[in-house]
Amino acid sequence: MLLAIDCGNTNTVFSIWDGEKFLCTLRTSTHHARTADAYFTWFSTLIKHYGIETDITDVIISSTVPRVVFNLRVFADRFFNCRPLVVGRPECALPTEPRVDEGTIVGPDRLVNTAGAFERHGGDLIVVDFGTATTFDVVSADGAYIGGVIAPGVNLSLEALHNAAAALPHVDIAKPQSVIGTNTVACIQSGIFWGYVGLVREICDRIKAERERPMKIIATGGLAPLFQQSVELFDSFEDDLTMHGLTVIHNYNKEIAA
Ligand SMILES: Nc1ncnc2c1ncn2[C@@H]1O[C@H](COP(=O)(O)OP(=O)(O)O)[C@@H](O)[C@H]1O
Ligand SMILES: CC(C)(COP(=O)(O)O)[C@@H](O)C(=O)NCCC(=O)O
Ligand SMILES: [K+]
Repeated sequence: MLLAIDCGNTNTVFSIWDGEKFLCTLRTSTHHARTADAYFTWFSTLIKHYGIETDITDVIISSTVPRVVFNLRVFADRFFNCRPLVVGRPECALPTEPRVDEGTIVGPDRLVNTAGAFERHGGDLIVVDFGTATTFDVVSADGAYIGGVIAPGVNLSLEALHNAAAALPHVDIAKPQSVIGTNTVACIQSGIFWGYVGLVREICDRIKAERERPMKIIATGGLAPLFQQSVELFDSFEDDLTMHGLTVIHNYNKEIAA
C-alpha cells in the first residue's frame, strides 16, 4: 500500500492507496515541529476510526515546507520501515524534467500537479492551484513544467487586509451579491472575488498568447469550486490532482527501478 503525503504551507494531506484503489484521505494542519510520533498517533487514531486495514509499504512525500520533511521521513522509517520518495530530491525521478532557469528550485507541489495533469489530459495545460499561494503551472506539449506564475492566495489576501487595516474585519470568501458593496464585508468580498476572477482570466489569456496555442485550464485546491461555480474560468476542476500526481510519480519510479 502507498501512503502519499502532500504537505502545503497550510494543510498536510495523507492519502492511502491499495494499488490503483483509493482508500482514504486524512487532513491536518501543517506544523514543522510535529514529530514522527505525533504523526503516528494522529494517523493511527483516524485509521482505526475509519476501520481501514493498512499495510503501508511505500511512502511518497511532496512538501512545500522543507522543514517538515525530516519528521515525515522519520515517521515513514520508524512506523513503516520504508525510505520515502521525496519529490524534488535527485533520487526521485520525474516523468519529464522541468525546464526552468538553472539553479531554480520549483515547488514540489507544482511538479506533482504537472505530472498528474499531464497523465490525465496530455500536454499544453495551465494548472491553477488555489493553495496558500495561487500558482499557475505551465505544462508543455510533452509534459514538462516550463514555468508559471505565483500570486498571493485568496485567504492570504483576505488575512493581509485584516492584519494591515485596523477597521477591516476578518472575512470569509464568498461570491458577493453585486460588484458594488454596500457594507464593509461585501466590499472586501467583491475586491477579492472579482479581483481573483480578473487575475485568473488575465494571466491565463496572457500565457496562451505567449505560448501562441490553445491550452486547457485545470483547476485544483480548496477554493477552485467557488470560482468554477460562479464564472466559467476552467476546463476542469480536480480536487485530487496533487494526490493523483503523487501516484503517477511513485509508479514511474517503480517502473524505472524494475
Ligand atoms: N473548501 C474550502 N473553503 C474555504 N477555504 C478553504 C477550503 N479549502 C481550503 N481552504 C483554505 O484555502 C487555503 C489553501 O488551502 P490548501 O489548498 O490546503 O493550501 P496548501 O496546499 O497551501 O496547504 C487555506 O487558507 C485553507 O484554509
Ligand atoms: C509557490 C508555493 C509557495 C505554493 O505552495 P503552497 O503555498 O500552495 O503550499 C510553492 O510551490 C513554493 O514554495 N514554490 C517554490 C518556488 C517556485 O515554485 O518557483
Ligand atoms: K498547493
